[in-house]
Amino acid sequence: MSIQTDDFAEQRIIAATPASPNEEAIERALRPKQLDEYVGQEKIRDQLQIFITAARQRREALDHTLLFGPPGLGKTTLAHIIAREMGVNLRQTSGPVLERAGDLAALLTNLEANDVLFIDEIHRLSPVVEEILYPALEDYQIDIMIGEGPAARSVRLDLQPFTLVGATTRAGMLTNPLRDRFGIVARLEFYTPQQLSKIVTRSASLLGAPIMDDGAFEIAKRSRGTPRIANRLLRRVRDYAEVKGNGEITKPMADAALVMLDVDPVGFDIMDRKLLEAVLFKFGGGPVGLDNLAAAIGEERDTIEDVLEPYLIQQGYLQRTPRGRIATPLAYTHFGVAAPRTGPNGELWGQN
Ligand SMILES: Nc1ncnc2c1ncn2[C@@H]1O[C@H](COP(=O)(O)OP(=O)(O)OP(=O)(O)O)[C@@H](O)[C@H]1O
Ligand SMILES: [Mg+2]
Repeated sequence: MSIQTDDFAEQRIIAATPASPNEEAIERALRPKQLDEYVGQEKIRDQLQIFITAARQRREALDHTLLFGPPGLGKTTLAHIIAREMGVNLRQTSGPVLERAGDLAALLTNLEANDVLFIDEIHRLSPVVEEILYPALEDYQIDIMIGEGPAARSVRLDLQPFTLVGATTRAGMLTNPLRDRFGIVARLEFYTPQQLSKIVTRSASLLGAPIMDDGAFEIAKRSRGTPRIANRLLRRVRDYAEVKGNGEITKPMADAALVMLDVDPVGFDIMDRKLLEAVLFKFGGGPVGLDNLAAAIGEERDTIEDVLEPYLIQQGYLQRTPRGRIATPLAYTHFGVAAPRTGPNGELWGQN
């Protein structure tokens, strides 16, 4: 079977980005609508609960809010929940879509008092659009140019108070002036298997799929800490259980389905393994620079940084150092290989 590597990232069963418009529709259906249905991220939830209640009591707009974290952890979901809990409309757009200053001006001038403007991929705003955004965020005003050439003049427009909710997988790529304008900054964390188990159970009940606790937990454990992946694996396991069994999702059913899907016991798929294997066996455990790694596994730098690496780092299989990526003893163990006695910096890794 030959699958082109570029396409493969899209097809990964555990890719963290939605695979198709159809999947997006399913995601919308599974999306929690209120803060108390939103599983995990307790700190963010507790804070938002307070800030939203306070803003509502004062009949003010919520402070501008930045949500950041790896794909599929619930940023879009949270943006919708914020608008709903505030009792306001949500207008949605994304950084790359807003090409001209006028695009943003049109959106801003149509907002009603305290509405939420959700800008996804906010790190990809063009500089001219960002320029318009600053005074809008600070003083609820924008300056727009009318006419061209010598007759052009700038007109100041007042806006309704509003909340910008920005989402990004890359907080580091935001300009400082933009980042400074967010009063609330929330960093989403990977979910624990227990939290994902709750999400899987909830989704199964929405899909009308019978599931045992240990079946849900098996899926949860192998979902890379990511609700989007958990929901996707659930749907595939449900198919399997319906065809190979009586439809009930048990632990053995989940396990068999996930083996078939090439998702290993810790939730790594073929791309994760390819990356770790490259670091371990092609680059002697590292350090290896991002470009070399990208070339070795035929993957984009961005995909490695945004999608593949964060989970491997969080789980302690990979480390990011100034000299490049290095594999940890855990990575060696995962592939059944003895780790060297010393790490790449001469540090003692002990007897292995
Ligand atoms: N805390 C949560 N509780 C329950 N379900 C969740 C939670 N977070 C996310 N989900 C589910 O995971 C799916 C993906 O979430 P969402 O689209 O909000 O991710 P995202 O962070 O916006 O991803 P991207 O970076 O790709 O835009 C949603 O359909 C939702 O059902
Ligand atoms: Mg999103």
